[in-house]
Amino acid sequence: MDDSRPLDGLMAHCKVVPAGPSFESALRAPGLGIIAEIKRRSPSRGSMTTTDVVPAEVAGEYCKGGAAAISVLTDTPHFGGELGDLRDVAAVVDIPVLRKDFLLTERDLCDARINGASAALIIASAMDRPALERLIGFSAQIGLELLLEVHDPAEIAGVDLVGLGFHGAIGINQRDLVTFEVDPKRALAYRERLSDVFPVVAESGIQGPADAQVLAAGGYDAILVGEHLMRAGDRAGMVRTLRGY
Ligand SMILES: O=P(O)(O)OC[C@@H](O)[C@@H](O)c1c[nH]c2ccccc12
Repeated sequence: MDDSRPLDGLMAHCKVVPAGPSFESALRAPGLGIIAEIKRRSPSRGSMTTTDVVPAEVAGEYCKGGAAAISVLTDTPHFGGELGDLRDVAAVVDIPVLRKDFLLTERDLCDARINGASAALIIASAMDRPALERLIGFSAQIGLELLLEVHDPAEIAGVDLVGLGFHGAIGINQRDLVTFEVDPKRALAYRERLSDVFPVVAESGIQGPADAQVLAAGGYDAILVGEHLMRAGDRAGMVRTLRGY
């Protein structure tokens, strides 16, 4: 999309929007943090529900269950979400909200911040190293934290996160973004090669308390769960179950 909105105007807008609660701090709290995701459908798994999803309602259920943070898919073509979903959720919850999308530019990050996100997803393999470092530095400037997603820790080897002013968490995605295949052992296999400076998050394919237990014991601070929670009859209860594994 051609986006010619002046960046300085967007940055000025960011400055007047109060920052949300810290994503990084929420994930540092004792116990396994649950990042509960709101997603209508996905390219690999189709529709998650038979009824319409009202993001603010689902967010309320996740909060009731004690989620540490809420992830909102705002991508329309693949996931059926929109920026308005992020706004709706941020307006009704007092825990950090993550904007989940294929974000590539400074303007995308400003949109996340302006629409109520505490943090935004950045996928390391989606950009070259200079772009990645630039976006990390930029996020720090606008007071937006990041979930920095890798498929393999080598993708961020040598990136000076602290020096760039990074705040947020490192995520390992167990789902291959090209084949959509989930490798349920991936997070555990790579844990020791991930940072101990920032919270670490295991993402994708988590299907219940047994998975949560293994990931917590394997050194993860948090898990990001979409489909399993969206499909649960009692979403608050399922968040609670995952926390208590
Ligand atoms: O529904 P699952 O299997 O619990 O997975 C959630 C989450 O990991 C997935 O939505 C995701 C991980 N990384 C992404 C990048 C873009 C879009 C979506 C994603």
